[in-house]
Amino acid sequence: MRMTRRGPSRSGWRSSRRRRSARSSVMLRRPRFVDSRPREERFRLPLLESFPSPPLPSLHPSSLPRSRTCTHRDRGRHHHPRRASAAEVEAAEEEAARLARKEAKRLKREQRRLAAPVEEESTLIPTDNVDRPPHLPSRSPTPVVDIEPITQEEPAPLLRLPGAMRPAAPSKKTLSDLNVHESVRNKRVVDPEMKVKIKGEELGVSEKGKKRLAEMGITEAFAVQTAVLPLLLPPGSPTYLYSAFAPPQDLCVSAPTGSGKTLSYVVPIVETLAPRVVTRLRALVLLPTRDLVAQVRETFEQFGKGTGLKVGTATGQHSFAHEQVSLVGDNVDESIEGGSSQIDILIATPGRLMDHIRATPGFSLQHLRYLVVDEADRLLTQSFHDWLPSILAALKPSSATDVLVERNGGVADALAPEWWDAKIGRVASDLDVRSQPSCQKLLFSATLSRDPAKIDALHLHRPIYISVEDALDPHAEDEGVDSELKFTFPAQLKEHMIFSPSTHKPLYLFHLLHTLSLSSALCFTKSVEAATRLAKLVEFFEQARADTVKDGEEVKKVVVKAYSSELPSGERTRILASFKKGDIQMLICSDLISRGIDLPHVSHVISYDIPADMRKYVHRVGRTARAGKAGDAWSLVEDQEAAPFKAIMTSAQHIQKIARVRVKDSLVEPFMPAYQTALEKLRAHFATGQAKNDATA
Ligand SMILES: Nc1ncnc2c1ncn2[C@@H]1O[C@H](COP(=O)(O)OP(=O)(O)OP(=O)(O)O)[C@@H](O)[C@H]1O
Repeated sequence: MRMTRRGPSRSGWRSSRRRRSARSSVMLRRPRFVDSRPREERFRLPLLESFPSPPLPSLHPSSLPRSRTCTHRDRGRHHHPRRASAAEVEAAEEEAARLARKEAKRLKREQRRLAAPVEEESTLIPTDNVDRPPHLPSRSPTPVVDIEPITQEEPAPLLRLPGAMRPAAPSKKTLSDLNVHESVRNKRVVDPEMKVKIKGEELGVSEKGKKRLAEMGITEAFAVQTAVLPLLLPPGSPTYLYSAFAPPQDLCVSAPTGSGKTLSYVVPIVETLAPRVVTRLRALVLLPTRDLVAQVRETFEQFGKGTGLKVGTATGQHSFAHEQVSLVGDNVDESIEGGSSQIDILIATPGRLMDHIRATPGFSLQHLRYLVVDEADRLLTQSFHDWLPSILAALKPSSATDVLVERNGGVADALAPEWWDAKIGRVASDLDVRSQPSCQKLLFSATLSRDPAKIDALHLHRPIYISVEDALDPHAEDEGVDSELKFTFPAQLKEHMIFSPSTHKPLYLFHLLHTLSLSSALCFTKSVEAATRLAKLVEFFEQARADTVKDGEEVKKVVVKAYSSELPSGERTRILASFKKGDIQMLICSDLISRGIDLPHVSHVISYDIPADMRKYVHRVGRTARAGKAGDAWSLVEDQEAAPFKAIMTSAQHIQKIARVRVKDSLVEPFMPAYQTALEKLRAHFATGQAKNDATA
């Protein structure tokens, strides 16, 4: 068969040929085939696209031999299908027929498969050959299956697997709880209104103890006492001085200011130690300030009257030698095992206690039955030469504390079982059971830390956390409340705030002094210096006011005094005594006495400068509304203090509890002339150095 090349047009073909002859002699030399078939047959192209799948090999020009396709130029210019040769057409027709046969066979096979009965169905659905209950309709013996093209068959639905789910975000409370000690999470909440009559048996107080409480005017136990006393004095069972093989659980107690925390540890300590025979140091109470040490000592002496228990203090108020003698006597007998002690109960500030641990021969903590940390949150934030690890080590000696042990005549005493196996005073045997410390740790505060790190540092033994708080308080368990702290306030406390331009602040103070008829108030400033200055201003103001009053009119001056750590201790005692007697109506002070000090008759607390944080606010306002009495707290908030004050109160969710009071200008205007005079006097006072003379006098 002879084949000729045909192009798309004669003229195009010719010109193309001319150009190609010049370029490629190789192609021209190839043998030429001449197709002898009629023209219409020669030009008939197979309808390749009409065959079913699978598709034939691609006829893209690039996949065909060059000599049988159009020229490059034609291919680039005209997108027409190429013409196949007769041999190609034949081969393609054969291939197409073969594929069509194959496809037909496949379809038949598929039809047969679909026509066959479904095996699973036959096993599950009873056929007519099986006994069927009469109520069931009979089934056709051979299921009729319509043959559908395979492409139309719906695929069986796949099992739905659970999709990936985003876990629910933990609540704010859960998150904040993560940062809270476990004992705090499982705290025992005590209703502040809870009261129990002392004369009952449920508190575990002895008859003698009840009598002493009655003499002190106490007939009912306050909420914190109802919770703590039965734990430390289990009713009906004796209390042991030492119980090394059944160590007592430690306590963390959080209760509002003035709620009676002191008696809740004083009563059990005195009750437990009273039957002791030998004097040993068995209770140590740590407090942050001398004033508090003196106050707690007073409570111990009042309740311990007649028990013979000896109470001592170590605060640095007396000389070190004097304190040493009061603790261990003046003739320390080194042969006494476990050190010697003149006292049963020691109340101390941590710094001074550390001095005695280091430098007082015969002074030892190995017999301690109680370690009380009062105002615990404040003490735990103070380092005081690492007082906490040193004291904990002195309770239970280890190799790390050998130095301390030796210096303090650290000979193990049979009364201090936890020391037995730490010392080499005897040969250990298989019968020796390692003992646990029987020293019980008791932590108290109005703002007790919930921080796990701080609590862990105390190495508490299965601590119980008691919180006196109003369970119905809508904010008690609010989400988002600071995780570390939760503040509870005395129920009878009323809080107010006055926003004021800085120039008017003293006027608002005078207004409160006179319109509220303050008789027993504490006024807090940001520093000792500010307290001294303000006290002087009020003094001058009162004088100027009295001077302007007409003859014959009786004028009662408000007596105000500054009370600060800079005053000599004798002077402070005198001022406090006058204040208690009512000779001084207002004490102006820094935050020195904002903690713990018990001045039961304080009716008003004024924050002249805003407190630095919420803890300070809690302790300031807690100087009033004590022991169930009513009390008022006022905050004078200067313009520039407004934002930080609101931020502190809002973050503790307390702002809504403080009533905002607006004072009309007309109410303070009458104080203006006396205020002007007082300011001038104050300037002169500081200019002439009179202030210095006052300070040194
Ligand atoms: N059961 C009671 N009945 C009557 N008065 C009590 C009772 N318990 C304690 N008080 C009195 O309540 C006052 C406050 O007690 P206390 O100083 O122990 O409070 P506090 O909780 O330690 O306060 P703060 O946190 O401010 O130190 C004291 O004057 C105390 O005598």
